[in-house]
Amino acid sequence: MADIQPIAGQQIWQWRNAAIQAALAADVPPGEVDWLLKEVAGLDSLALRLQSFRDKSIQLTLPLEELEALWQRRLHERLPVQYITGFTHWRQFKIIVSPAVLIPRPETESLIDLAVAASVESKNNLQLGHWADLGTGSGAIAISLADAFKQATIHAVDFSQQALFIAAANARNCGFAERIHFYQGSWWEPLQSYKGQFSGMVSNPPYIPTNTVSTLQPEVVNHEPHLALDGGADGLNCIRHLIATSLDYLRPGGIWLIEMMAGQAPAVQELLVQGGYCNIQIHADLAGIERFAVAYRR
Ligand SMILES: C[S@@+](CC[C@H](N)C(=O)[O-])C[C@H]1O[C@@H](n2cnc3c(N)ncnc32)[C@H](O)[C@@H]1O
Repeated sequence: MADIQPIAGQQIWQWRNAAIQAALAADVPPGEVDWLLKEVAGLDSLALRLQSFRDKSIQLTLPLEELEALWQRRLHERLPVQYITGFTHWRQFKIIVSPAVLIPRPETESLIDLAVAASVESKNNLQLGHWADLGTGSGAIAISLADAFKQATIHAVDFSQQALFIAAANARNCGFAERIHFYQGSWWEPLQSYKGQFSGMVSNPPYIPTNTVSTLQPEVVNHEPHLALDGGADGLNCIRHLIATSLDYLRPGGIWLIEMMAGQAPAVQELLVQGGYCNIQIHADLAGIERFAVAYRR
């Protein structure tokens, strides 16, 4: 950034107008232009709304030509804007993302509130001890668990080593490097020495049926890792595995909590009943769609 010269706000204003027109023509949300300018030009919502930056000199984090090239990729390759800036905002954290990790979604934020509510409800001191984030991706869930459960140790697992590099960087940036341990491997497999000790497990596993993956928006199917999306023929492979294996790892009364796809709740509930879990609850997202399942080890 040191050798990038500040440029006239008027130039940014012209770029912004053209980018908004191009977004409208390409059916990309025009608000993403301002999202991008907040990140690369340090402008806030008010300055963008009042266009007060036009008379100022603006320091960009990258040359304007590079910004334009990235915006063209957004329009024509449908590259998600979060992969352009390299960040997303999730709960109160600024999270690094790259195409090695799923961009954490706003609806997934509810998992943390549900984990906190379940731990309070159980009255078993579940805020303490060991918590697992299985399929951590960017590490967003692990970081938020570390923040919510200040005396717990968080164990975050992913099959993707590239995802774990990003998750570890996020843990460092957010100040939780000491409290989160990262492991490469499949689901519980790297955590065998902690059997029976987990106060809780949180996971947002891949749950899209294989045949549906190719029908998702190009931003998702062409850029986000398929390892993060594909849940097998009916979308439930990973959830079935987590139901079958987690009782060995949870302590008595321990919490099992996942996100799932719309329409999967009845099947997940039935699998949990058959699996021997108790106090099974299905929770809706903010749009009223059943997207989360909570259960407990007896
Ligand atoms: C839907 S993404 C969720 C990422 C992140 N937790 C979030 O909510 O944004 C699912 C994650 O599970 C990981 N994953 C897929 N198969 C796995 C396995 N067998 N063991 C561990 N992680 C796996 C993927 O790499 C991906 O990071």
